[in-house]
Amino acid sequence: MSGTTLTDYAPEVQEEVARVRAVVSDLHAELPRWGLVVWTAGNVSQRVPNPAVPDGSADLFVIKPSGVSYDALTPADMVVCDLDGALVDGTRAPSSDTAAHAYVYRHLPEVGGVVHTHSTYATAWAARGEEIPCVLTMMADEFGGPVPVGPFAIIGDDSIGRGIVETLRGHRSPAVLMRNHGPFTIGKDARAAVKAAAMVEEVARTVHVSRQLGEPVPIEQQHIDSLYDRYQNVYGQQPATTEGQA
Ligand SMILES: O=C(CO)[C@@H](O)[C@H](O)COP(=O)(O)O
Repeated sequence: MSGTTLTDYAPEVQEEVARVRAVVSDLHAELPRWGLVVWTAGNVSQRVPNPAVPDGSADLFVIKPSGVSYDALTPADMVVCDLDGALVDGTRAPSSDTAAHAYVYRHLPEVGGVVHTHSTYATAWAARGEEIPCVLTMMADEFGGPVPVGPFAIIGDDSIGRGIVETLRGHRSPAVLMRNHGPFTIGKDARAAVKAAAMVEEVARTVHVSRQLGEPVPIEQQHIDSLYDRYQNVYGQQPATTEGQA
């Protein structure tokens, strides 16, 4: 416990925590829906900004409790932590990856959501410690290049978070394959990070299948750059018409 409780935060932060609890709870249902997890082996979190401290150091985040079936998760089960990973609100033990999520939020202020899964194909690449080469337009779109590999890291302390940050800082990819472990993804919010988790599994599977047929053909850097630019800035519904956007 951090020593502070949610009632120490401004009413607007408490209201946002209530909203984000529902968002994070609902997004956990997307992990089995997209075939990204077995049993309880994955977690989603989202940052809750604290406008009273503009440098972000007093932000909170909402994450799932450890080892609870996705079917049973409710907004009330979600756990609220500060950016040191200390419990601020919740009745259950937080996810075992809480320290990793906290480290990412502490060191990458632009990140609003973090996801971890053990999805099969992405984890198979992580087990080999091999980056996924950029051989699909879909990869150029979402990842802007190859999906990188992060270092081997022990579970439960800052090590995973350090590996994620040192690999993804300044990188276009919102996904890192932590060696011998699995994918961690980041995004502007939890929904974007869940999308990246689904996309990294899809491209890991497709490039693996392609490898069974021969050597996949790389995409030239200039084409990667222009595909990435189009997908990030033009694809889909632009801000004035975002309703229904996936
Ligand atoms: O990688 C690990 C632990 O090996 C975790 O990602 C678990 O697979 C999910 O843990 P909880 O979020 O349920 O604690």
